[in-house]
Amino acid sequence: MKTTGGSDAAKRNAGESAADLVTDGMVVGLGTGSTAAHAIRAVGRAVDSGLDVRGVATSFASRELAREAGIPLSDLDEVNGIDLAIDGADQIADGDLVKGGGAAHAREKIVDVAADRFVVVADPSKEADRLDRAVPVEVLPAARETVAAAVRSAGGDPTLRSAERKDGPVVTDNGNLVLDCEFGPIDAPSALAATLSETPGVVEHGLFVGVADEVHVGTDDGVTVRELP
Ligand SMILES: O=C[C@H](O)[C@H](O)[C@H](O)COP(=O)(O)O
Repeated sequence: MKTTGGSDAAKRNAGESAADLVTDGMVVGLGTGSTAAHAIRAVGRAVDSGLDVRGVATSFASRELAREAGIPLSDLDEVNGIDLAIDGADQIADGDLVKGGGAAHAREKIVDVAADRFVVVADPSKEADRLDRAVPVEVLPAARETVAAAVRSAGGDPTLRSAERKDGPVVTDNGNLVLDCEFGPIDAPSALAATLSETPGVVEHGLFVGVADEVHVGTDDGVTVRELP
């Protein structure tokens, strides 16, 4: 699994702290990325020890990992709601997030928003005063140019994400493309999120505004838990 940012120990402390919130009978949203992976492995170990849960994966990668970890899985349309979702982030400011570094943000947003409680797991490198990371925007392939033009009109600079290990672009789990859109510091995340959501051809963007309930930031020595208003 691709890793970014801080140390693996910090990510593990965050992931394991969030996994401790999982209790018997829960349906758990399983996020994507190197930090959420630690939570998935910890839930898997708890399942091994007798915990009775079902997982809903947010990507092909998280489903594979959860299978390996022995977590029973269901699709989102087979469960009656999600009790808790645990997911990583590429950047966090004032509780708002940029996600989608692994191009999984469309399914992540469905699961994270559906959850009664959404816990973000991160290392300190993800924290910022203001969001300023490029915003990943998943687009229908046919809408790549029209969405890029709309992003430019909104003051952004879109770049088609290309794959590292094959010629050509990244194709998401949903068969779409990703435009990484630089907007510089984002002063009004809600307004930008609304603009992107309203653009025809946008499947989903990586701004998660006002969605998270709690942030677990791991360090090499421990974890800080912050509840969000
Ligand atoms: O598409 C990927 C996701 O939004 C990840 O949750 C995000 O990129 C954070 O991943 P990591 O924990 O590896 O930094």
